[in-house]
Amino acid sequence: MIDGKAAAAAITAGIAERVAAEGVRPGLAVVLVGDDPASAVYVRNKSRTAERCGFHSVQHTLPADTSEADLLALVDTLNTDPAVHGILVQLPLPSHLDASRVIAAIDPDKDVDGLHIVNAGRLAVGDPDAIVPCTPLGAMHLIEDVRGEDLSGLRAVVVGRSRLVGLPAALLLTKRNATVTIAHSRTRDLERLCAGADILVAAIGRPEMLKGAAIKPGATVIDVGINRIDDPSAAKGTRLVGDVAFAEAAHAGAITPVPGGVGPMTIAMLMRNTLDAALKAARR
Ligand SMILES: Nc1nc(=O)c2c([nH]1)NC[C@@H]1CN(c3ccc(C(=O)N[C@@H](CCC(=O)O)C(=O)O)cc3)C=[N+]21
Repeated sequence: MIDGKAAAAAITAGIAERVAAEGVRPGLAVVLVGDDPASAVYVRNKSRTAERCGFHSVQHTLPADTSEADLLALVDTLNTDPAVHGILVQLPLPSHLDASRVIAAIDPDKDVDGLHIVNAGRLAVGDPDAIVPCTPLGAMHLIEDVRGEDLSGLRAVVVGRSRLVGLPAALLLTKRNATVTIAHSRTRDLERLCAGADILVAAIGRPEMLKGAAIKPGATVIDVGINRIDDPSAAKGTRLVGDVAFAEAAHAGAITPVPGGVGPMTIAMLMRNTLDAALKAARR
């Protein structure tokens, strides 16, 4: 079992120490549009961790019917605010707002989500100034803990091709010398492909889709999925599961649980990206 919660706590403790030692005050602004309860929980989590790290933390909660012009104006204010080094606009946005236009408006050097086209391009060409999306970055940390830095000779399969997770995860694995296959909903014989993977990254968003037969004995399994399903036996009537059928994965070499795996690492990497952005701004 890969303990993402413990790994994340160690990273944020290190960040808090650096903030105290180096006399920087990283600033993180989180923007939430609307009142989706799941988003509100994540956003609160992010703000709380930022405060624990000693960051300047601001949260902007806007009504669901906010106009794009008003949202762009807020982004612009945050772009020019010297106390803010990282801007995160929580996705998904209400359907009347164009997420790509909003993300494009963020200063690439404050885009701590790594979603701006400039950061995607920097990552693709190996520019060290790239801000890398937090979830794949956290996944790579967990993989490194198990397999070490160099993944030469290992086969990796990434299931999912999103800009936020699948694509950047595949690039990061390639950089570490893994032999990478990107699979998705149109892939034929997905189970057999996955069963050949030494490293399996599941970023699909379908509860427990990958069964035991999709897991090679000894494989490192990184489950990025966070799916809420009905469970009458649970106190809340629901519980969280990943994209992997965890109970069928006892033959994996190492696996991340859900919750307590990739999720907390995502938040820890958001703190890391914000600290890095603040240190870079100070140098500039
Ligand atoms: N611009 C943007 N960037 C994001 O990074 C982003 C986003 N929008 N929209 C929503 C998703 C989701 N996301 C999560 C982060 C941490 C946990 C997390 O810490 N989960 C806990 C459990 C939390 C619970 O119990 O609900 C865990 O896995 O242990 C979950 C989900 C970031 N996202």
